[in-house]
Amino acid sequence: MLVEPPVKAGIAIIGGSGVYDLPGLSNIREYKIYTPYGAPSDNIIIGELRGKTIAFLPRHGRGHRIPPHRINYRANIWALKSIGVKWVIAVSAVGSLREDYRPGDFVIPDQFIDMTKGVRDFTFFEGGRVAHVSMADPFCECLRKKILEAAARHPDIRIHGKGTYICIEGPRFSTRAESRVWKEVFKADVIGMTLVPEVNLACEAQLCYATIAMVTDYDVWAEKPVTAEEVVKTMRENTIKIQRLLPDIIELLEDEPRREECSCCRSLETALM
Ligand SMILES: CSC[C@H]1O[C@H](OP(=O)(O)O)[C@H](O)[C@@H]1O
Ligand SMILES: Nc1ncnc2[nH]cnc12
Repeated sequence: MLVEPPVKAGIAIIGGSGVYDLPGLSNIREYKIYTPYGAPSDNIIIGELRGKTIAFLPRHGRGHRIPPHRINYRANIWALKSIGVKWVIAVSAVGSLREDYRPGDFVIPDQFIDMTKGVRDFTFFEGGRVAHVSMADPFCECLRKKILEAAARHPDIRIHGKGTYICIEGPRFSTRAESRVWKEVFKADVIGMTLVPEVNLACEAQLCYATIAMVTDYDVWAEKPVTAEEVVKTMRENTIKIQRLLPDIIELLEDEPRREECSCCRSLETALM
């Protein structure tokens, strides 16, 4: 017998480093969700914002307890899907691999490069049913546009509408030699440790997913190599900005993505063997 989930929310925010709650939420409830993959990073917070029901999940858990390679990405995405989420806005702290993407800027990536080491659980399709989802355009174009539209209301937020996010395994930062490869050979624009497999799994779950990458540092290609301390300092300022931007994005989102404009909800139609 299938048991209906206790709540429904159409939009989810996955908070990254520095983003452990969502101020402005009203009627807040907290749910522990059980998944076939184990426990999500934390309880899911549900509340109302700008007339919509929102789910909030901190990727590293409250208090930043879980490192990037130990996050249960499958449980997180499964939990959000199970409560009816259609839109996922993922927030991440990233390093910049180019001069003009400065600390404090936001980037809405349109591509990624996966340099994780293959130890993360990156698919829901482990056998029995086999799926090869297309990752040609890995982010939801409709959601990316809505984020940029909302950001236009905030002239003080410098935002770049494109970028390639290279995802490393972590938890260590890159060496200078690696950083040179990511920047000069791979031509990636920003670097982080959590996009993969979150984005893959969101695609398999047929969710509309986009990332707001908030630049905290110049990685290690510039003069002064990144430290966690530097990241945390810039992250505090970025967190204030993202908390102003998110409500405006939420306001622009419809209850469901339009089928004629967005194909994320049909990602499995051409993927299943
Ligand atoms: C504290 S810097 C490294 C850490 O921050 C980013 O996490 P998130 O994407 O969840 O904001 C980065 O990917 C690393 O996990
Ligand atoms: N330089 C960097 N490398 C990897 N992940 C990061 N997150 C924030 N800054 C980063």
